[in-house]
Amino acid sequence: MGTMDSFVPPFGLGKLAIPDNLNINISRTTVFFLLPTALLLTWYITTVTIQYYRLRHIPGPFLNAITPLVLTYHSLKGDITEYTYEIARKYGPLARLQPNMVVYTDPDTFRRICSYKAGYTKGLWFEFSRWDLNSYSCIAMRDNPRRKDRKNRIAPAWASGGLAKMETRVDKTVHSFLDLIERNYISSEPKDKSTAARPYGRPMDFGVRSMMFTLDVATSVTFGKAWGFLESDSDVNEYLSTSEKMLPSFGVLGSLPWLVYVMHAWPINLLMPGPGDRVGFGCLMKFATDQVNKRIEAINSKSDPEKEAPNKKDNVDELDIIRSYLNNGIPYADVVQETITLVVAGTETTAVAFKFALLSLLTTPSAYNKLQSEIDAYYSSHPSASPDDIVPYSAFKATSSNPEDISPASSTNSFSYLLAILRETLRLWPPSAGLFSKQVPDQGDTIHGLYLPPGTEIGQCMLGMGRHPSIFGTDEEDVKSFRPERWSEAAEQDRIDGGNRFEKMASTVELVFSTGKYVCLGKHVALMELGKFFVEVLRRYDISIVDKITPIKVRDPIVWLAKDFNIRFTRRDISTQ
Ligand code: HEM
Repeated sequence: MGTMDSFVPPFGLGKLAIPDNLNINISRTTVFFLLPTALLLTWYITTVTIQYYRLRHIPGPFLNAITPLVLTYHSLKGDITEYTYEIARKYGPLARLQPNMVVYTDPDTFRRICSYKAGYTKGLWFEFSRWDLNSYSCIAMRDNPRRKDRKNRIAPAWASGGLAKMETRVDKTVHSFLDLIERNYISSEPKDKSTAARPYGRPMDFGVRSMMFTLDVATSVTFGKAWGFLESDSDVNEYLSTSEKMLPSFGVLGSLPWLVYVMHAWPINLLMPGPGDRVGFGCLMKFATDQVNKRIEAINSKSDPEKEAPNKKDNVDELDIIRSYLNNGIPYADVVQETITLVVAGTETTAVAFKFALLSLLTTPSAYNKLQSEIDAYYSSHPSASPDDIVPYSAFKATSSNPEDISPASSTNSFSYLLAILRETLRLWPPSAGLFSKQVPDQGDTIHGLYLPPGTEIGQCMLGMGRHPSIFGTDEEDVKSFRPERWSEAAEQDRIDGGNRFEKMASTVELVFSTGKYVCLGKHVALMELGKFFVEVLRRYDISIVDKITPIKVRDPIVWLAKDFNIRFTRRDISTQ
């Protein structure tokens, strides 16, 4: 039994008298720690209880309703997309994923949330796409009127004129990839043994090379000049290796978005990437800043090519996205953010589609052969095409009158099977599988009969949308398989009974690029890259998997990262095409 003296508590609370007769055997130090801990615990329990009660009517696991850490755990474990899908399937159509987050899988809810009319704003989830808390890119803007204004300012660069310039850059990157195969990765008899790849027949890790491809496209589309990953066949500025290390932390931020403010606060912000870094993401920041500065200097100087030759349309290096953004009144610091966002938004996403499309083809020989026949038939019917030509986007692009419609099959499209493969890939492995949460507006909302109070975060489960048996197939097993034929079957069925299955399937898959006020600006660039790549690579080469037992290693902290996807290329005879 001991007595305690009075002691001075922290925070200037004055002298706290502890009565001599209080029969507690604790030290002063313990009290110092116990008091704040008890206060913190009380605050935490109250908050959790309030949050729990706010959405207690939404079905979901109890643990998810009281802590956001379940999602953090699955992000670190690397199975976050599958986990979210399981929750949505088990507890849906609207399930509780976190204390203040619900998730849904139906396309109609998706469309409504993304419409201007519904009044939803972007959720906290998007905070992690801010590299600098003092400036904004459109994707990170959460205030509706401001982001509408910004989108109107950035959209012109992506209209048809801009897209045509981007196509020349995509073509150049496809050529760089073909050169890379010939230089380093060809397994057939070398054309010229003196310059043949060394070591001869080396496999290519397509997990890494697909990222290099999309990075070269994104940097050349954004800055007018590729960083040259494919040309050097190396990890320029160690961008890939540092991004790979950073991605798991993005996963954690996706589940605990408020951590972004902690990360940007001193002294933790000193650990964040910055333009002074010699490697990684900081290099992209520096490059983006330099490129924007260069355009501003050009605008201010007499040698501004646009002032001297305003009609010189083919000057693709100068009349570019950055110029357009500056001309449209976007502030300097925000233009820098927009360009960084373009590189980030356009690379990992498109690379996911590349990897899973190729994996699906290599593990489905019937689809692989059918696609190659379609490509050969196209070139046989275009005898004037030279072996160096790259298929134009117009050969496989949307033919519908709706400009938002990415690629409906039509009887005149020579590449309907290619489109079926791309759709099937995006359906099964949506590259935008993250939650991309939005916030319920001030008046609240009711979804599937369940009331959502204002401020509730609502996340999308793209995996669930792409695997809806009622939209895509007969049963759960069928919708899980990669079966490009389902698209021609649906079109045929519609022709017989006048239904609209095909349209419903196509418009659901299209949602991987979002819709309404959030629609992806780069979707045509992404489709261009994918279509051109598969046509031109499979036209010239046969591809095989090296490791037949484990063809690919996938981890999913927030987006599917795949590596050790080793493939071999052997040359095809295209002289007879
Ligand atoms: C298969 C590849 C791609 C997919 C699945 C995809 C998906 C998406 C999605 C879902 C969004 C909307 C996010 C939201 O606000 O809810 C988005 C936005 C955006 N994407 Fe893509 N994207 C792809 C490729 C690209 C490419 C290649 C570029 C550019 C080169 C790009 C640039 C952008 C930009 C700038 C935005 C922001 C638009 C805005 O803020 O309103 N994306 N993308």
